[in-house]
Amino acid sequence: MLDFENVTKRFGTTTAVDGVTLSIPQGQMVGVIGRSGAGKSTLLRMINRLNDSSSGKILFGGREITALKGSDLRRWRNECAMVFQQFNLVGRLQVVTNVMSGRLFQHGFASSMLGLFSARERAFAIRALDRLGMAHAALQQTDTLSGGQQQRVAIARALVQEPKIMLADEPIASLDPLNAKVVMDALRSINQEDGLTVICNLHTLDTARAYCDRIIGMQDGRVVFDGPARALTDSVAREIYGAEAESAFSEAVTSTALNGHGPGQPKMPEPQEQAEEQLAAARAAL
Ligand SMILES: Nc1ncnc2c1ncn2[C@@H]1O[C@H](COP(=O)(O)OP(=O)(O)OP(=O)(O)O)[C@@H](O)[C@H]1O
Repeated sequence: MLDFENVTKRFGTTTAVDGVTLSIPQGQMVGVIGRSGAGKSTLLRMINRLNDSSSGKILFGGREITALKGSDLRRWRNECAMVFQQFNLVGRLQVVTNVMSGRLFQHGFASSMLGLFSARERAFAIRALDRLGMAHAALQQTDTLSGGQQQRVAIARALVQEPKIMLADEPIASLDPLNAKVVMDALRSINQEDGLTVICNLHTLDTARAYCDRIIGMQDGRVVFDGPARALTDSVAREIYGAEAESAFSEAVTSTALNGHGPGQPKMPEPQEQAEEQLAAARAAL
C-alpha cells in the first residue's frame, strides 16, 4: 500500500500539491489526470523523492519514504522505477547498455562505469527487451530508434530494476497514436502480469479511461476526483479540465482511435523474420 497523508508541496509561493491524502493498494493501475500545472508531475516526483514534500507523509508498506536518507533513499529510488515523457536514454549507447543501466544499483557503480556487467545481467536485459518486443534491437544504437521504440526500451530499463512501483510521467505525450497504444499496452501488461502498481500521468482522458483501474483527477494541487473510469463522466471531466477540456477530449489517441487494438488485444506484430534474425544475432553476441 502506498499512502499519502496530507501531503503538500510548495515551490516558493506556488502550492503545487495541496493537502493530498490517498491510499493506493499494491497492483493497481492508476491514471492521474488534470490540466497543465495541476500538480500531476509533482505528485509523482514526491513518490520517488525527485521532489521532497513540504509537509505531510508518504508511506509505502507502512515505511515512511518521506523520511528516508542516504543508502535507504537510494534503495527506495531503485524500487520505484520511473518512465519519462522524453525517455531519458543515452542516445549514443547501444540499447542493451541503456537497459543494463537499470541494474546500476544492484551492480555497484564502479564496475558499472567500467562496463563490467555480467553475462547474467546482459541476459536479464535481453529478456526485458524481449517482453517489450524490442530484443531484435538490442545491439542497435539507441538514437536510431523511433520514439515509441525508445519508450519501450525505457520501460525495459525500468523493469530490470525489479521495482515495486512503476511511475510514468506523461509516457505517451510525445508519441503518435499507434506507438502510444503499444506503450500503454506494455504498461498494462506489466501491471497485470507482475502485479506491479503503475501510476501514470496522462493528458488524454480516452487513454486513462481505457487503461486505468482508477483515475485521480487533480486541480490546483488538490485531488478533486478519485474513482473508477466509469465514474469519470464527461461533465466531471469538463470540470476538472476547465478551459483545457476540449484538448483533453479531442486528443483521443490509443485504443478507441485504433480499431481492433484495445487493451488485452495482442500486440502489434514485429516484422517477424527480421526480428527473429536480429534476436539470434543479439543472443549470439552475449
Ligand atoms: N521546480 C519547480 N519550481 C517552481 N515551480 C514549480 C516547479 N515544479 C513545478 N512547479 C509549479 O508547480 C505547479 C504544478 O506543476 P506540475 O508540473 O506538477 O503540474 P502538472 O500537472 O504535471 O503540469 P503538466 O501537465 O503541464 O506537466 C505549476 O504551477 C508549476 O509551475
